[in-house]
Amino acid sequence: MATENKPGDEFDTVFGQNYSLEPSSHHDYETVQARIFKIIVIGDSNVGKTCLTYRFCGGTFLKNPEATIGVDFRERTLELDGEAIKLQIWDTAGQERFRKSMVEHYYRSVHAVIFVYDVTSLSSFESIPEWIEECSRHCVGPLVPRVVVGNKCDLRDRREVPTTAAQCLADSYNFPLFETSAKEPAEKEHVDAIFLTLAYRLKSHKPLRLKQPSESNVSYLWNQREQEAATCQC
Ligand SMILES: Nc1nc2c(ncn2[C@@H]2O[C@H](COP(=O)(O)OP(=O)(O)OP(=O)(O)O)[C@@H](O)[C@H]2O)c(=O)[nH]1
Ligand SMILES: [Mg+2]
Repeated sequence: MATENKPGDEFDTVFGQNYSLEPSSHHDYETVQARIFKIIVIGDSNVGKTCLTYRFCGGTFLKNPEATIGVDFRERTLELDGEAIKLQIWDTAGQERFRKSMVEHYYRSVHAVIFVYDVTSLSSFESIPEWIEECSRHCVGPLVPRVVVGNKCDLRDRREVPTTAAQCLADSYNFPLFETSAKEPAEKEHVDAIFLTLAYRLKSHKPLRLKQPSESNVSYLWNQREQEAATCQC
């Protein structure tokens, strides 16, 4: 896979995963106390799920991605209002043959879901209700934040899905809609905004600090009842 990343960029690839070095300037990374949230990215094959997640975690557009097999993991640690929040992004496969054995794993203990379609592919948009239905079938609770994302907005002449239709669909589920492009550099902050919106929503679920181990990897644990309400019960 060719990428725009160069040696010395702030993201290293370790075993195929991207690790953000943030927050780096004023924290010892080893001792950062981060709550971890699992976000899954779902949608038809070729809509740009891998490119969107790579843009968010790696900062660049991933050239020549291959179809995802099973799932790729990426993560990025953010500092929101002084708190370290680690987003663990599950970039799932759109092709049925590459995903069927993994579906149960995708939805288990998920904290947020991103449904992606391609604005130049009406069929990928028409699949969104099926993806939402699959998510519901896996008992993802009503408190789990979900957003709909129309990708590839840079291909203006090839658009097949009008914003009005997409907004109508998103409104019918009461999910926020984002239209963006993983490719267009000017959209980088807009891509970040999608994940930040979810991160702030998740952060607002207040954790209960159950214990503070003596060693450095202090963990924040969810209030058990909140976690049960906010994640899959299967
Ligand atoms: N023009 C344009 N092309 C994009 C954009 N995002 C992704 N692509 C292209 O769309 C194709 C598919 O991108 P992927 O990110 O691999 O799609 P995917 O949804 O992960 O596909 P699966 O892994 O098979 O589910 C690639 O050729 C990308 O270069 C975008 O915002 N604009
Ligand atoms: Mg992919």
